Amino acid sequence: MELEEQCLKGLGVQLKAPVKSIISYKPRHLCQNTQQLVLSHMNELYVTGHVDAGKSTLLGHLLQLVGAVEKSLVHKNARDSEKIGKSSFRYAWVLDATSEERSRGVTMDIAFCHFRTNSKLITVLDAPGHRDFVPKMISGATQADAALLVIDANYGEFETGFTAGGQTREHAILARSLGVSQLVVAVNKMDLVGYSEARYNEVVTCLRLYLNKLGYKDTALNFVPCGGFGGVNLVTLAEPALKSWYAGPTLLDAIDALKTPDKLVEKPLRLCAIDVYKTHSGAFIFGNVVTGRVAVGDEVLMLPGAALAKIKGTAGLFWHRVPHFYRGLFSAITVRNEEKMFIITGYGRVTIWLIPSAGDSLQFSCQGIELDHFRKGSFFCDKQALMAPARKLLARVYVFKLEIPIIKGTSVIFYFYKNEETGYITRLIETSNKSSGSSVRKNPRSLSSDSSALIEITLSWFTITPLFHHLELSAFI
Ligand SMILES: Nc1nc2c(ncn2[C@@H]2O[C@H](COP(=O)(O)OP(=O)(O)OP(=O)(O)O)[C@@H](O)[C@H]2O)c(=O)[nH]1
Repeated sequence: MELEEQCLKGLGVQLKAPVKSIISYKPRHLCQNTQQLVLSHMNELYVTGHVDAGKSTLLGHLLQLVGAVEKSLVHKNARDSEKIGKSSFRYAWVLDATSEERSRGVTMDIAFCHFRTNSKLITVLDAPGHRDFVPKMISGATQADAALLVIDANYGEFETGFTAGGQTREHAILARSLGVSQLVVAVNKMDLVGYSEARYNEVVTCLRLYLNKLGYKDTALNFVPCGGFGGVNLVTLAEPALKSWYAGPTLLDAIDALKTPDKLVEKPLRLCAIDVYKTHSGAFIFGNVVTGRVAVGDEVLMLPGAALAKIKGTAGLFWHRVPHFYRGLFSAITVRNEEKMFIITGYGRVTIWLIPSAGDSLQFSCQGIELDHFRKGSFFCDKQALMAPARKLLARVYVFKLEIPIIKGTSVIFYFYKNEETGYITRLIETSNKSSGSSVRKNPRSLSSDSSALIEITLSWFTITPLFHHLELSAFI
Protein backbone atom coordinates (compact mmCIF):
# COMPACT_ATOMS: atom_id res chain seq x y z
CA MET A 1 0.00 0.00 0.00
CA GLU A 2 2.77 2.37 0.94
CA LEU A 3 4.47 1.64 -2.35
CA GLU A 4 1.44 2.75 -4.35
CA GLU A 5 1.17 5.88 -2.27
CA GLN A 6 4.83 6.65 -2.86
CA CYS A 7 4.51 6.06 -6.59
CA LEU A 8 1.53 8.38 -6.81
CA LYS A 9 3.47 10.99 -4.91
CA GLY A 10 6.38 10.53 -7.31
CA LEU A 11 3.99 11.30 -10.14
CA GLY A 12 3.02 14.50 -8.40
CA VAL A 13 -0.45 13.19 -7.57
CA GLN A 14 -1.39 14.28 -4.15
CA LEU A 15 -3.95 12.04 -2.55
CA LYS A 16 -6.52 13.84 -0.50
CA ALA A 17 -6.84 10.92 1.89
CA PRO A 18 -4.63 7.97 2.77
CA VAL A 19 -5.18 4.80 0.77
CA LYS A 20 -7.35 2.43 2.74
CA SER A 21 -7.42 -0.69 0.64
CA ILE A 22 -6.88 -2.10 -2.80
CA ILE A 23 -9.99 -3.84 -3.96
CA SER A 24 -10.60 -6.48 -6.57
CA TYR A 25 -13.76 -4.94 -7.99
CA LYS A 26 -13.34 -4.66 -11.78
CA PRO A 27 -15.95 -3.08 -14.00
CA ARG A 28 -16.13 -4.70 -17.45
CA HIS A 29 -14.48 -1.85 -19.28
CA LEU A 30 -11.30 -2.01 -17.21
CA CYS A 31 -8.51 -4.32 -18.28
CA GLN A 32 -7.17 -7.21 -16.28
CA ASN A 33 -4.14 -5.60 -14.70
CA THR A 34 -6.20 -2.85 -13.17
CA GLN A 35 -6.08 -2.24 -9.48
CA GLN A 36 -8.28 0.18 -7.72
CA LEU A 37 -7.41 2.21 -4.71
CA VAL A 38 -10.17 3.04 -2.30
CA LEU A 39 -9.36 6.15 -0.36
CA SER A 40 -9.99 6.28 3.34
CA HIS A 41 -13.38 7.62 4.08
CA MET A 42 -14.04 11.17 4.98
CA ASN A 43 -15.90 12.29 7.99
CA GLU A 44 -18.46 14.99 7.46
CA LEU A 45 -18.77 17.33 10.35
CA TYR A 46 -21.29 20.04 10.53
CA VAL A 47 -20.83 23.03 12.77
CA THR A 48 -23.81 24.38 14.63
CA GLY A 49 -24.78 26.43 17.67
CA HIS A 50 -26.55 29.54 18.88
CA VAL A 51 -26.16 32.70 16.82
CA ASP A 52 -22.82 34.42 17.56
CA ALA A 53 -21.49 31.48 19.61
CA GLY A 54 -18.32 31.92 17.55
CA LYS A 55 -18.71 29.05 15.06
CA SER A 56 -17.13 30.71 12.02
CA THR A 57 -14.33 32.26 14.08
CA LEU A 58 -13.50 28.94 15.72
CA LEU A 59 -13.49 27.08 12.46
CA GLY A 60 -11.67 29.80 10.49
CA HIS A 61 -8.94 29.90 13.13
CA LEU A 62 -8.68 26.11 13.27
CA LEU A 63 -8.34 25.93 9.47
CA GLN A 64 -5.62 28.55 9.63
CA LEU A 65 -3.72 26.70 12.35
CA VAL A 66 -3.77 23.40 10.46
CA GLY A 67 -2.56 25.14 7.30
CA ALA A 68 -5.78 24.68 5.32
CA VAL A 69 -6.00 28.38 4.43
CA GLU A 70 -3.59 30.10 2.07
CA LYS A 71 -1.32 32.60 3.81
CA SER A 72 -2.24 35.36 1.35
CA LEU A 73 -5.91 34.96 2.30
CA VAL A 74 -5.06 35.13 6.01
CA HIS A 75 -3.26 38.47 5.48
CA LYS A 76 -5.96 39.81 3.19
CA ASN A 77 -8.75 39.02 5.69
CA ALA A 78 -6.78 40.61 8.53
CA ARG A 79 -6.15 43.75 6.44
CA ASP A 80 -9.66 44.09 4.94
CA SER A 81 -11.51 43.44 8.20
CA GLU A 82 -9.38 45.98 10.03
CA LYS A 83 -10.02 48.56 7.32
CA ILE A 84 -13.77 48.51 8.02
CA GLY A 85 -13.40 48.19 11.79
CA LYS A 86 -14.43 44.52 11.96
CA SER A 87 -11.14 42.88 12.82
CA SER A 88 -12.86 40.63 15.36
CA PHE A 89 -14.37 38.83 12.33
CA ARG A 90 -11.08 38.20 10.54
CA TYR A 91 -11.10 34.46 11.19
CA ALA A 92 -14.83 34.16 10.45
CA TRP A 93 -14.21 35.69 7.01
CA VAL A 94 -12.43 32.51 5.93
CA LEU A 95 -15.92 31.00 5.82
CA ASP A 96 -18.25 33.98 5.58
CA ALA A 97 -17.11 34.97 2.14
CA THR A 98 -20.01 36.96 0.65
CA SER A 99 -20.18 40.72 1.08
CA GLU A 100 -23.65 40.48 2.70
CA GLU A 101 -22.43 37.96 5.27
CA ARG A 102 -19.45 40.20 5.99
CA SER A 103 -21.40 43.43 6.33
CA ARG A 104 -24.09 41.81 8.54
CA GLY A 105 -21.57 39.72 10.49
CA VAL A 106 -23.73 36.60 10.18
CA THR A 107 -23.42 33.33 8.30
CA MET A 108 -26.27 33.01 5.80
CA ASP A 109 -25.50 29.89 3.82
CA ILE A 110 -23.71 26.60 4.36
CA ALA A 111 -19.97 26.91 3.70
CA PHE A 112 -17.87 23.85 2.89
CA CYS A 113 -14.21 23.44 3.76
CA HIS A 114 -11.75 20.64 4.28
CA PHE A 115 -8.81 19.76 6.42
CA ARG A 116 -6.85 16.76 7.56
CA THR A 117 -6.35 15.48 11.05
CA ASN A 118 -3.85 12.76 11.91
CA SER A 119 -6.04 9.99 10.61
CA LYS A 120 -8.89 11.59 8.71
CA LEU A 121 -10.00 13.85 5.97
CA ILE A 122 -12.70 16.08 7.38
CA THR A 123 -15.29 17.92 5.31
CA VAL A 124 -16.81 20.70 7.36
CA LEU A 125 -20.16 22.32 6.78
CA ASP A 126 -20.47 25.63 8.58
CA ALA A 127 -24.19 26.11 9.12
CA PRO A 128 -25.83 29.46 9.87
CA GLY A 129 -26.87 29.97 13.49
CA HIS A 130 -29.58 32.55 12.90
CA ARG A 131 -33.16 31.29 13.15
CA ASP A 132 -34.04 32.64 9.68
CA PHE A 133 -31.58 30.24 8.11
CA VAL A 134 -32.70 27.02 9.84
CA PRO A 135 -33.70 25.34 6.52
CA LYS A 136 -30.10 25.82 5.33
CA MET A 137 -28.94 24.29 8.55
CA ILE A 138 -31.17 21.27 8.00
CA SER A 139 -29.71 20.67 4.56
CA GLY A 140 -26.25 20.70 6.22
CA ALA A 141 -27.21 18.28 8.94
CA THR A 142 -28.69 15.76 6.52
CA GLN A 143 -25.28 15.33 4.94
CA ALA A 144 -23.18 14.96 8.08
CA ASP A 145 -21.99 12.07 10.26
CA ALA A 146 -21.05 14.16 13.26
CA ALA A 147 -21.60 17.67 14.54
CA LEU A 148 -19.48 20.26 16.27
CA LEU A 149 -21.81 22.07 18.64
CA VAL A 150 -20.32 25.43 19.59
CA ILE A 151 -21.40 26.91 22.92
CA ASP A 152 -20.75 30.44 24.16
CA ALA A 153 -19.51 29.86 27.75
CA ASN A 154 -19.93 33.50 28.74
CA TYR A 155 -22.20 34.30 31.70
CA GLY A 156 -25.69 34.99 30.41
CA GLU A 157 -24.89 33.96 26.82
CA PHE A 158 -24.92 30.22 27.49
CA GLU A 159 -28.17 30.65 29.42
CA THR A 160 -29.78 32.60 26.53
CA GLY A 161 -28.93 29.87 24.04
CA PHE A 162 -30.08 27.17 26.39
CA THR A 163 -33.39 28.45 27.77
CA ALA A 164 -36.61 27.10 26.28
CA GLY A 165 -36.69 28.32 22.69
CA GLY A 166 -32.91 28.99 22.65
CA GLN A 167 -31.13 27.84 19.55
CA THR A 168 -28.64 25.57 21.32
CA ARG A 169 -31.52 23.28 22.22
CA GLU A 170 -33.14 23.65 18.82
CA HIS A 171 -29.94 22.79 16.95
CA ALA A 172 -29.17 19.82 19.19
CA ILE A 173 -32.69 18.49 18.58
CA LEU A 174 -32.37 18.98 14.84
CA ALA A 175 -29.01 17.23 14.75
CA ARG A 176 -30.41 14.30 16.71
CA SER A 177 -33.58 13.97 14.69
CA LEU A 178 -31.61 14.10 11.44
CA GLY A 179 -29.48 11.15 12.52
CA VAL A 180 -26.19 12.88 13.52
CA SER A 181 -24.84 10.31 15.95
CA GLN A 182 -21.70 11.90 17.46
CA LEU A 183 -21.14 15.34 18.93
CA VAL A 184 -18.01 17.30 19.76
CA VAL A 185 -19.11 20.13 22.04
CA ALA A 186 -16.76 23.12 21.95
CA VAL A 187 -17.27 25.18 25.09
CA ASN A 188 -16.06 28.38 23.46
CA LYS A 189 -15.06 31.92 24.51
CA MET A 190 -13.48 30.55 27.70
CA ASP A 191 -11.36 33.75 27.80
CA LEU A 192 -14.51 35.69 28.69
CA VAL A 193 -15.02 33.61 31.85
CA GLY A 194 -11.36 33.73 32.90
CA TYR A 195 -10.89 30.04 31.95
CA SER A 196 -12.94 29.16 35.02
CA GLU A 197 -13.13 25.43 35.74
CA ALA A 198 -16.32 25.93 37.74
CA ARG A 199 -18.06 27.66 34.83
CA TYR A 200 -16.90 24.96 32.40
CA ASN A 201 -18.26 22.23 34.69
CA GLU A 202 -21.54 24.07 35.09
CA VAL A 203 -22.00 24.33 31.30
CA VAL A 204 -20.94 20.71 30.69
CA THR A 205 -23.21 19.28 33.41
CA CYS A 206 -26.20 21.16 32.10
CA LEU A 207 -25.57 20.19 28.48
CA ARG A 208 -24.70 16.57 29.22
CA LEU A 209 -28.01 16.06 31.01
CA TYR A 210 -29.92 17.56 28.12
CA LEU A 211 -28.01 15.69 25.39
CA ASN A 212 -28.40 12.39 27.26
CA LYS A 213 -32.12 13.05 27.34
CA LEU A 214 -32.10 13.51 23.57
CA GLY A 215 -30.56 10.04 23.26
CA TYR A 216 -26.83 10.87 22.98
CA LYS A 217 -24.86 8.39 25.08
CA ASP A 218 -21.81 9.69 26.99
CA THR A 219 -19.54 7.75 24.61
CA ALA A 220 -20.92 9.79 21.68
CA LEU A 221 -20.10 13.10 23.39
CA ASN A 222 -16.75 14.85 23.74
CA PHE A 223 -16.58 18.23 25.53
CA VAL A 224 -13.64 20.57 24.88
CA PRO A 225 -13.01 23.97 26.52
CA CYS A 226 -11.55 26.43 24.02
CA GLY A 227 -11.23 29.98 22.76
CA GLY A 228 -11.80 30.34 19.02
CA PHE A 229 -10.58 33.89 18.73
CA GLY A 230 -7.34 33.37 20.69
CA GLY A 231 -6.79 29.91 19.18
CA VAL A 232 -6.78 28.41 22.69
CA ASN A 233 -6.87 24.60 22.81
CA LEU A 234 -7.72 24.29 19.12
CA VAL A 235 -4.53 22.53 18.06
CA THR A 236 -2.32 22.88 21.14
CA LEU A 237 -2.95 23.76 24.75
CA ALA A 238 -0.58 26.51 25.76
CA GLU A 239 -2.84 28.72 27.89
CA PRO A 240 -1.60 28.30 31.50
CA ALA A 241 -4.95 29.27 33.04
CA LEU A 242 -6.66 26.40 31.22
CA LYS A 243 -3.74 23.99 31.48
CA SER A 244 -3.80 24.26 35.27
CA TRP A 245 -7.01 22.16 35.44
CA TYR A 246 -7.65 20.69 31.97
CA ALA A 247 -5.68 17.76 30.55
CA GLY A 248 -8.17 16.44 27.97
CA PRO A 249 -8.01 16.55 24.17
CA THR A 250 -7.60 19.64 22.02
CA LEU A 251 -10.40 20.38 19.57
CA LEU A 252 -8.36 18.85 16.73
CA ASP A 253 -7.76 15.67 18.77
CA ALA A 254 -11.46 15.40 19.62
CA ILE A 255 -12.36 15.69 15.92
CA ASP A 256 -9.70 13.12 15.04
CA ALA A 257 -11.21 10.70 17.56
CA LEU A 258 -14.64 10.71 15.87
CA LYS A 259 -15.64 7.28 14.65
CA THR A 260 -15.82 6.94 10.88
CA PRO A 261 -19.21 5.48 10.10
CA ASP A 262 -19.62 2.42 7.94
CA LYS A 263 -20.05 3.99 4.55
CA LEU A 264 -21.63 1.03 2.81
CA VAL A 265 -19.23 0.71 -0.08
CA GLU A 266 -20.58 -2.70 -1.07
CA LYS A 267 -24.18 -1.49 -1.59
CA PRO A 268 -25.54 -0.48 -5.02
CA LEU A 269 -24.59 2.97 -6.26
CA ARG A 270 -26.54 6.00 -5.05
CA LEU A 271 -24.86 9.24 -6.08
CA CYS A 272 -26.63 12.43 -5.07
CA ALA A 273 -26.08 15.41 -7.37
CA ILE A 274 -25.52 18.49 -5.26
CA ASP A 275 -24.85 21.17 -7.81
CA VAL A 276 -23.96 21.78 -11.41
CA TYR A 277 -21.24 24.12 -12.54
CA LYS A 278 -21.28 25.32 -16.15
CA THR A 279 -18.30 26.56 -18.11
CA HIS A 280 -18.36 27.55 -21.80
CA SER A 281 -16.75 24.23 -22.59
CA GLY A 282 -19.06 21.98 -20.69
CA ALA A 283 -20.82 21.33 -17.44
CA PHE A 284 -19.64 19.52 -14.34
CA ILE A 285 -21.79 17.91 -11.74
CA PHE A 286 -20.75 17.97 -8.10
CA GLY A 287 -21.99 14.95 -6.26
CA ASN A 288 -21.78 12.89 -3.17
CA VAL A 289 -21.53 9.09 -3.23
CA VAL A 290 -24.00 7.89 -0.58
CA THR A 291 -23.47 4.17 -1.14
CA GLY A 292 -21.53 1.98 -3.53
CA ARG A 293 -18.79 3.17 -5.85
CA VAL A 294 -18.51 4.69 -9.28
CA ALA A 295 -15.93 4.65 -12.05
CA VAL A 296 -15.45 6.50 -15.30
CA GLY A 297 -17.38 4.67 -18.04
CA ASP A 298 -20.08 3.30 -15.73
CA GLU A 299 -23.61 3.47 -17.12
CA VAL A 300 -26.02 4.82 -14.55
CA LEU A 301 -29.63 5.94 -14.43
CA MET A 302 -30.53 9.46 -13.32
CA LEU A 303 -33.69 9.73 -11.25
CA PRO A 304 -36.20 11.30 -11.42
CA GLY A 305 -36.55 11.08 -15.20
CA ALA A 306 -34.87 7.70 -15.67
CA ALA A 307 -32.34 9.05 -18.19
CA LEU A 308 -29.44 6.74 -18.97
CA ALA A 309 -26.07 8.42 -18.53
CA LYS A 310 -22.43 7.46 -18.89
CA ILE A 311 -20.02 8.82 -16.30
CA LYS A 312 -17.13 10.77 -17.81
CA GLY A 313 -14.02 12.16 -16.19
CA THR A 314 -13.50 15.88 -16.15
CA ALA A 315 -10.81 17.74 -17.99
CA GLY A 316 -7.99 18.95 -15.82
CA LEU A 317 -7.54 21.91 -18.10
CA PHE A 318 -10.58 23.48 -16.51
CA TRP A 319 -9.33 22.94 -13.03
CA HIS A 320 -8.35 26.56 -12.49
CA ARG A 321 -11.90 27.62 -13.33
CA VAL A 322 -13.41 25.52 -10.58
CA PRO A 323 -14.42 27.80 -7.71
CA HIS A 324 -11.84 27.62 -4.97
CA PHE A 325 -14.22 26.49 -2.27
CA TYR A 326 -15.22 23.43 -4.30
CA ARG A 327 -11.70 22.21 -4.94
CA GLY A 328 -11.06 20.45 -1.68
CA LEU A 329 -14.21 18.43 -2.27
CA PHE A 330 -12.76 16.29 -4.94
CA SER A 331 -11.26 12.95 -4.31
CA ALA A 332 -8.24 12.08 -6.35
CA ILE A 333 -10.23 10.84 -9.32
CA THR A 334 -10.86 14.32 -10.54
CA VAL A 335 -7.71 16.07 -9.47
CA ARG A 336 -6.15 17.05 -12.79
CA ASN A 337 -8.13 14.43 -14.71
CA GLU A 338 -5.80 11.75 -13.46
CA GLU A 339 -8.40 9.03 -13.24
CA LYS A 340 -6.02 6.78 -15.14
CA MET A 341 -2.42 6.67 -13.96
CA PHE A 342 0.48 4.39 -14.66
CA ILE A 343 2.68 3.39 -11.83
CA ILE A 344 5.47 0.90 -11.53
CA THR A 345 5.05 -1.72 -8.84
CA GLY A 346 7.02 -4.84 -8.05
CA TYR A 347 4.76 -6.70 -10.51
CA GLY A 348 5.42 -4.47 -13.50
CA ARG A 349 3.40 -1.75 -15.10
CA VAL A 350 -0.02 -1.48 -13.52
CA THR A 351 -2.89 0.86 -14.20
CA ILE A 352 -4.29 2.44 -11.09
CA TRP A 353 -7.76 3.87 -11.02
CA LEU A 354 -8.90 5.87 -8.10
CA ILE A 355 -12.46 4.98 -7.34
CA PRO A 356 -14.75 7.35 -5.49
CA SER A 357 -16.83 5.32 -3.10
CA ALA A 358 -19.43 5.86 -0.40
CA GLY A 359 -18.57 8.96 1.55
CA ASP A 360 -16.57 10.66 -1.23
CA SER A 361 -17.55 13.85 -2.97
CA LEU A 362 -16.62 14.16 -6.59
CA GLN A 363 -16.85 16.14 -9.73
CA PHE A 364 -17.74 14.53 -13.04
CA SER A 365 -19.52 15.09 -16.29
CA CYS A 366 -21.78 12.68 -18.11
CA GLN A 367 -22.85 11.70 -21.54
CA GLY A 368 -26.46 11.10 -22.52
CA ILE A 369 -28.41 13.54 -20.37
CA GLU A 370 -29.48 17.09 -20.93
CA LEU A 371 -28.15 19.10 -18.05
CA ASP A 372 -31.14 21.42 -18.36
CA HIS A 373 -33.22 18.51 -17.02
CA PHE A 374 -30.87 18.09 -14.14
CA ARG A 375 -31.97 19.32 -10.73
CA LYS A 376 -30.26 19.46 -7.37
CA GLY A 377 -31.07 16.32 -5.45
CA SER A 378 -31.27 14.06 -8.52
CA PHE A 379 -29.79 10.65 -7.89
CA PHE A 380 -27.57 8.60 -10.15
CA CYS A 381 -28.00 4.93 -9.42
CA ASP A 382 -27.13 1.44 -10.44
CA LYS A 383 -29.13 0.20 -13.48
CA GLN A 384 -29.57 -3.16 -11.78
CA ALA A 385 -30.73 -1.83 -8.42
CA LEU A 386 -32.97 1.15 -8.97
CA MET A 387 -34.26 3.49 -6.36
CA ALA A 388 -38.00 3.33 -6.00
CA PRO A 389 -40.18 6.39 -6.58
CA ALA A 390 -42.77 6.59 -3.81
CA ARG A 391 -45.48 8.85 -2.46
CA LYS A 392 -46.14 6.94 0.72
CA LEU A 393 -43.38 6.48 3.27
CA LEU A 394 -43.12 4.83 6.63
CA ALA A 395 -41.01 6.86 9.03
CA ARG A 396 -39.83 6.32 12.56
CA VAL A 397 -40.03 9.74 14.17
CA TYR A 398 -38.81 11.19 17.42
CA VAL A 399 -41.09 13.85 18.83
CA PHE A 400 -39.34 16.38 21.06
CA LYS A 401 -41.28 19.37 22.28
CA LEU A 402 -44.74 20.16 21.02
CA GLU A 403 -47.39 22.67 21.92
CA ILE A 404 -50.10 20.92 19.90
CA PRO A 405 -50.15 17.10 19.67
CA ILE A 406 -49.57 15.52 16.27
CA ILE A 407 -52.64 13.91 14.75
CA LYS A 408 -53.59 12.31 11.44
CA GLY A 409 -53.56 15.03 8.77
CA THR A 410 -50.69 17.04 10.30
CA SER A 411 -48.55 18.50 7.51
CA VAL A 412 -44.86 17.67 7.27
CA ILE A 413 -41.78 18.55 5.24
CA PHE A 414 -39.71 15.58 4.13
CA TYR A 415 -35.97 16.05 3.56
CA PHE A 416 -33.91 13.44 1.78
CA TYR A 417 -30.44 14.65 0.84
CA LYS A 418 -31.09 17.65 -1.40
CA ASN A 419 -34.74 16.73 -1.91
CA GLU A 420 -37.51 18.49 -0.09
CA GLU A 421 -41.16 17.52 -0.40
CA THR A 422 -44.28 18.55 1.47
CA GLY A 423 -46.87 16.03 2.64
CA TYR A 424 -49.10 15.04 5.52
CA ILE A 425 -49.45 12.22 8.01
CA THR A 426 -51.95 9.61 6.87
CA ARG A 427 -51.57 7.04 9.68
CA LEU A 428 -50.25 6.89 13.20
CA ILE A 429 -49.24 3.24 13.22
CA GLU A 430 -47.77 2.80 16.70
CA THR A 431 -45.88 4.53 19.46
CA SER A 432 -42.68 2.80 20.50
CA ASN A 433 -40.14 2.65 23.28
CA LYS A 434 -37.48 5.30 22.60
CA SER A 435 -34.50 3.12 23.39
CA SER A 436 -35.58 -0.41 22.42
CA GLY A 437 -37.93 0.52 19.55
CA SER A 438 -40.50 -2.07 20.73
CA SER A 439 -44.17 -1.32 20.18
CA VAL A 440 -45.97 0.40 23.07
CA ARG A 441 -49.39 1.20 21.62
CA LYS A 442 -51.02 0.43 18.27
CA ASN A 443 -53.04 3.09 16.38
CA PRO A 444 -52.61 5.95 18.84
CA ARG A 445 -54.92 8.92 18.30
CA SER A 446 -52.15 11.48 18.75
CA LEU A 447 -48.44 11.88 19.49
CA SER A 448 -47.31 14.15 22.27
CA SER A 449 -43.96 15.58 23.41
CA ASP A 450 -41.06 13.29 24.12
CA SER A 451 -42.27 10.21 22.26
CA SER A 452 -41.20 7.94 19.45
CA ALA A 453 -43.52 6.50 16.82
CA LEU A 454 -43.95 4.78 13.49
CA ILE A 455 -46.08 6.81 11.09
CA GLU A 456 -47.17 6.81 7.47
CA ILE A 457 -46.57 9.95 5.45
CA THR A 458 -48.16 10.72 2.10
CA LEU A 459 -46.19 13.23 0.06
CA SER A 460 -47.70 15.79 -2.31
CA TRP A 461 -45.58 14.37 -5.10
CA PHE A 462 -43.37 11.35 -5.70
CA THR A 463 -39.94 11.33 -4.21
CA ILE A 464 -37.14 8.85 -4.76
CA THR A 465 -36.22 6.57 -1.92
CA PRO A 466 -33.52 3.99 -1.46
CA LEU A 467 -34.68 0.50 -2.38
CA PHE A 468 -32.77 -0.97 0.50
CA HIS A 469 -33.18 0.32 3.99
CA HIS A 470 -29.67 1.55 4.63
CA LEU A 471 -30.57 4.73 6.42
CA GLU A 472 -33.10 5.11 9.11
CA LEU A 473 -35.65 7.27 7.41
CA SER A 474 -35.88 10.40 9.43
CA ALA A 475 -38.52 13.03 9.16
CA PHE A 476 -38.60 16.48 10.65
CA ILE A 477 -41.94 17.50 11.97
N1 LIG B 1 -13.81 36.95 23.35
C1 LIG B 1 -14.04 36.09 22.38
N2 LIG B 1 -14.80 36.45 21.32
C2 LIG B 1 -15.02 35.56 20.34
C3 LIG B 1 -14.46 34.24 20.40
N3 LIG B 1 -14.86 33.59 19.29
C4 LIG B 1 -15.62 34.44 18.57
N4 LIG B 1 -15.73 35.62 19.19
C5 LIG B 1 -16.47 36.80 18.71
O1 LIG B 1 -17.86 36.52 18.65
C6 LIG B 1 -18.46 37.21 17.54
C7 LIG B 1 -19.27 36.25 16.68
O2 LIG B 1 -18.38 35.36 16.05
P1 LIG B 1 -18.78 34.50 14.76
O3 LIG B 1 -17.66 33.58 14.51
O4 LIG B 1 -19.25 35.35 13.65
O5 LIG B 1 -20.05 33.72 15.33
P2 LIG B 1 -20.98 32.68 14.57
O6 LIG B 1 -21.46 31.73 15.60
O7 LIG B 1 -20.27 32.09 13.39
O8 LIG B 1 -22.15 33.59 14.06
P3 LIG B 1 -23.39 33.16 13.07
O9 LIG B 1 -22.87 32.19 12.07
O10 LIG B 1 -23.82 34.40 12.43
O11 LIG B 1 -24.41 32.54 13.96
C8 LIG B 1 -17.31 37.90 16.80
O12 LIG B 1 -17.23 39.24 17.21
C9 LIG B 1 -16.09 37.15 17.28
O13 LIG B 1 -14.90 37.93 17.25
C10 LIG B 1 -13.64 33.90 21.55
O14 LIG B 1 -13.11 32.80 21.67
N5 LIG B 1 -13.48 34.86 22.49
